[in-house]
Amino acid sequence: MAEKVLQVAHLEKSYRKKHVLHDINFSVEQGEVVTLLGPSGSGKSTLIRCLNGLEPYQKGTITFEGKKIVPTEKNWQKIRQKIGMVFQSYDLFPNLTVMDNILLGPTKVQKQDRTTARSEAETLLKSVDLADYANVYPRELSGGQKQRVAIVRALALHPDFMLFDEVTASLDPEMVRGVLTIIENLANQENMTMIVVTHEMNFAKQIADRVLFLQDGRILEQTPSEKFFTNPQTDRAKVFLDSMDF
Ligand SMILES: Nc1ncnc2c1ncn2[C@@H]1O[C@H](COP(=O)(O)OP(=O)(O)OP(=O)(O)O)[C@@H](O)[C@H]1O
Repeated sequence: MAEKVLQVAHLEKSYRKKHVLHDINFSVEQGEVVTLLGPSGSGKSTLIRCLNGLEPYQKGTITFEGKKIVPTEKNWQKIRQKIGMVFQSYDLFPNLTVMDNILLGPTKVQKQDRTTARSEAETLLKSVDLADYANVYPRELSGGQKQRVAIVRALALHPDFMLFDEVTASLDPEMVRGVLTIIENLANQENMTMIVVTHEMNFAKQIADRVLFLQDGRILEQTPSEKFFTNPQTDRAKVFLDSMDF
């Protein structure tokens, strides 16, 4: 059986009195691509943020590579470096060049050798068609280019696992394909383990091994991708898919 990289058991999350995630249970295997789908407000971003320690949770456990992760504990920062995350907003530092944005984490946080890190960053930039952009500032980039830099910045930390939260949601339509292709290549060529939140249904269908369908903070379905898109098990998922343009 494939190794389980991430295991989530009985996770409960509230924002003050608002209970947002209810008894979330799932695991992700090495090399698996899981897409998290569900209507707006169903809790997708909250779940992703809990996995990356950006949100505290009240009950349950998250185990990553065999270690329980508790954001308040000291070992968390080290574990977290193994989990790369890219958001809808690119969050690049405006006063740093593309290269310095990428090198900040590897050199300052991980103490990687600067020359090696730079050479790796150049290779990564080339792989996303941005070889000539190392010395420009984020304001000189299009949205799609910024998002590709954000992906490179996450990869430069050598993650074992990637979380993508609606990374194309704020891009112009012609920029979307380039970013999705990079994620597809990561999955197919690098065999990266990942969880992807997306509203791009064709992309989800193409990339996902498995779909987790969330509704009102509960996982209604955990279904292999081909089955989910052709024969969803719940009426709610059928309605959701019918409302999507794909
Ligand atoms: N910081 C917060 N404080 C209070 N409530 C929040 C907060 N963030 C999210 N929520 C609530 O939690 C629920 C889940 O929100 P979340 O953003 O996780 O959903 P989502 O599925 O990612 O939605 P979308 O697809 O629109 O991004 C919603 O009811 C939302 O209003």
